[in-house]
Amino acid sequence: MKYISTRGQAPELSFEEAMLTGLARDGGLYLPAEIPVLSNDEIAALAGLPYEEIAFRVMWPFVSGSFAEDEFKGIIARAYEGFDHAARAPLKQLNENHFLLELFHGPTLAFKDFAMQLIGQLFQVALQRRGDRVTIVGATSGDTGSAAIEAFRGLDAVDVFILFPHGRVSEVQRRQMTTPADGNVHALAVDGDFDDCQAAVKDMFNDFDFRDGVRLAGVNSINFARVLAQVVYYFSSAVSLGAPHRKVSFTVPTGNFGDIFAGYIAKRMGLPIERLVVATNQNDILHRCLSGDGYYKGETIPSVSPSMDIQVSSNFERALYYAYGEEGRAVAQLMDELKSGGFDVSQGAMEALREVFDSGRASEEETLATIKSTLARSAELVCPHTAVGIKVAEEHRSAETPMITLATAHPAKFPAAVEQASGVHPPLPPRMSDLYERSERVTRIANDLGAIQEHIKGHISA
Ligand SMILES: Cc1ncc(COP(=O)(O)O)c(C=O)c1O
Ligand SMILES: N[C@@H](CCOP(=O)(O)O)C(=O)O
Repeated sequence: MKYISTRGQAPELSFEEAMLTGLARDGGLYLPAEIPVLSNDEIAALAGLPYEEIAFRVMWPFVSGSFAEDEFKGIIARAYEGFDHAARAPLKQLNENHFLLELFHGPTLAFKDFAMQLIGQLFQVALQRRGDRVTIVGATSGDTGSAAIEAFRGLDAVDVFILFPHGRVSEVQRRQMTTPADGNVHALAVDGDFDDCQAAVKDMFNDFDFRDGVRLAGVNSINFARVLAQVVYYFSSAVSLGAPHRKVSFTVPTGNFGDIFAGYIAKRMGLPIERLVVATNQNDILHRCLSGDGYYKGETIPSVSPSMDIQVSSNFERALYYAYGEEGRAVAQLMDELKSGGFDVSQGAMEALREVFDSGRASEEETLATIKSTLARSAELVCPHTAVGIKVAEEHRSAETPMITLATAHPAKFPAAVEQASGVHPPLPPRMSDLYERSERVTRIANDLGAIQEHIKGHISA
């Protein structure tokens, strides 16, 4: 399997090369040159299998030239052995045809662990084989950073620098990033918002002297391996509700468009997904765009679902690539226009997007009210991001097709918002109960590319 850039001007790479490369050298995002398709029989055969076996069968066609079969099975086994739930991604029924897919039973209590635990293992095997080392720089609105630090801490071949927006992540998220004592992980609190952090990461990839000098690698959803790992739970949940003999729909709380794009890949692989519903908070660029208003940046407003406080959704570029008929030049042109504020989506591309995606938005009041009503009606305490999803899903679900909403984080990561909405304080799992006593290590830094690059150069181990 070869990997190509959304902007059409970068070298084609193998899975392993694309994974270690991060952003393509033309500024685009890597995608498989062809999306493998599973037959109905192959999908039906997934029902009842352990999560790890489903993961192997779904991901193998994407990675097969880069890893041996047994090696990849071992990687998957190690990635998910630390999860707190035997099913890894259990499904709970909320009401007659609305289900919650719980994705927060990993080490850092958010869906990011599914991909990050896997790519931690993949990087380790690939770097050891090559005798190489890398510097990972990541941007986070809270969950990617904590999952990355957990997955890579203590590894000799990797230094990790995580940029997060100062004052705009929850205290639990911040402490998950600032309390690990391992010398190879570094939390940087940037005076800016998530979009500033993400822009800085992409600028570092586009600065080839810096990129090559520090051997830069990325673990944001820039990295296709992140998206791939997230495709698996669309399959595991859909087959448990009767796919491929029965269609399902998904609602996905969305910020950087990585998780829902994984659903798009699952659909292209043959999973009978009827609708993919984008659920945004008040930072609603994706909902505005899918409603026909063009893709125009607004100001990022802090919300009770801070992980989704994003205005430039990195992976939307991948969806646009397909909507524009796999035409890299068209995508490059749109991304140029984005630099000066935004762009209108062509009629043909809008039709292609609307064939697959619906969208909705939840205000702050609606998010808090949904936390409260979900507890009252279904006895489930949900995080604010999940609440955004539930609210939008209820507006889009039909009587005929089961709706699965992705529960993307544990409520205990956002105790203030959850308590404000429900009056209930969600406790951390016992293994994290001393999180508030651990000492923190963090560098506050200006939103200045040069200053961030200097800091990184001064702190890498080799
Ligand atoms: C808890 C939570 N929910 C939802 C999202 C949105 O996911 P994505 O950025 O893949 O759209 C994020 C951040 O990515 C998150 O951390
Ligand atoms: N919500 C994310 C933002 C980064 O998204 P990614 O999927 O591209 O890593 C976070 O929690 O950091």
